[in-house]
Amino acid sequence: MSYSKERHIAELAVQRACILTNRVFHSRVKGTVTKDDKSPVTLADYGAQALVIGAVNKNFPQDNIVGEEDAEVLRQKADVREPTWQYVKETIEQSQEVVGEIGSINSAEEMMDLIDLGVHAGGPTGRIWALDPIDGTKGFLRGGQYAVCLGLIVDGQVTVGALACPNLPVDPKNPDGEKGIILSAVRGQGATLKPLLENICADEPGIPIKMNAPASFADAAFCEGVESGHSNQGQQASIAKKLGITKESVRMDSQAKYASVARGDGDLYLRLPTSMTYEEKIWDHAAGSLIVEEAGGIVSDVRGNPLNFAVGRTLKKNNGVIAAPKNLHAKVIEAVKDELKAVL
Ligand SMILES: Nc1ncnc2c1ncn2[C@@H]1O[C@H](COP(=O)(O)O)[C@@H](O)[C@H]1OP(=O)(O)O
Ligand SMILES: [Mg+2]
Repeated sequence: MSYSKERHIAELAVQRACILTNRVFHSRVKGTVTKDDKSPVTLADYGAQALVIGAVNKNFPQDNIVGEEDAEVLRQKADVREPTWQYVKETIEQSQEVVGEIGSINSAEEMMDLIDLGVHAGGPTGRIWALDPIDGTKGFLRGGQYAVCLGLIVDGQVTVGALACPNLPVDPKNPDGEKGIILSAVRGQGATLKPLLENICADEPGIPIKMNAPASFADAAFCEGVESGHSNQGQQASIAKKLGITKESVRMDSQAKYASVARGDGDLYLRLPTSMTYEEKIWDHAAGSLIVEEAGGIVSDVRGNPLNFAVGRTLKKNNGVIAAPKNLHAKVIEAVKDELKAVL
């Protein structure tokens, strides 16, 4: 199968969601709510989830969806539901040219029902879309990096991925220039990149991307998270030292790290667990990991095992994530195993 329709719809869906996230960012009303796990969620998370699931459900109504958010808060609180619905409505009005392909949403009730289609349990068989409507909500709120991430898992294997990163520069050599890129990939067909335009333009072909292949660690740079609670930065620094990496690491929130490594802004992405009991979520890695693999890299857990997307909503068979160029991956795993020997 070519999966060209899936890729096209995924690209359109994440692009439209970014119109909404951008509107919310530039408005006073972001409606930040703190979830039970203490992480923030905003109107933009809910609105983006509704828009993306609307697009997936219109085109592939038989498919299952694993989405990060649910509509419980919206059903209980009119002061969260109503502004979210306003943003969704305005975004659809602003993107009429794609309504024929990715659909409309006609009421707040329908919006909440779409959000709640993301409840699937995941698993080893069938077609399952994994959606993070805003990965890196903290980055989004601080005007830093965030991503709208959508992956299609087919019989346990990530097969299609689309990643919209509204705050990554189009030209990495000009970090203050135009911002916003969209990356996508189909397994076996490579990864591409194109600018994330204000007016949705999915017919524009993407440019194929390839990861850097630094000859040695002396030329390599790490990409890692901003939040010290999400990965063990002390151990990551110690691994850098062991490997002889001297370049300063680039820190950013969200799957923008996968995007950066895939297009060669950085070389390695290290996400060492802060706790061996934390289970990474499939929506935090599906799209990004495929894009790095299709750009020529290897993505694994800290033991060097492939990420297992077939066991539910989380990656419960894995700990941490390592993304590296093919020629360096084994050496990184060696250093990681040595650093983590007390817990592995
Ligand atoms: N203890 C943790 N270890 C790893 N990732 C975490 C942890 N707690 C939250 N996350 C997730 O990390 C992702 C952001 O990662 P990054 O630091 O790379 O930007 C978010 O999806 C966040 O989930 P959540 O959405 O529940 O906050
Ligand atoms: Mg996330």
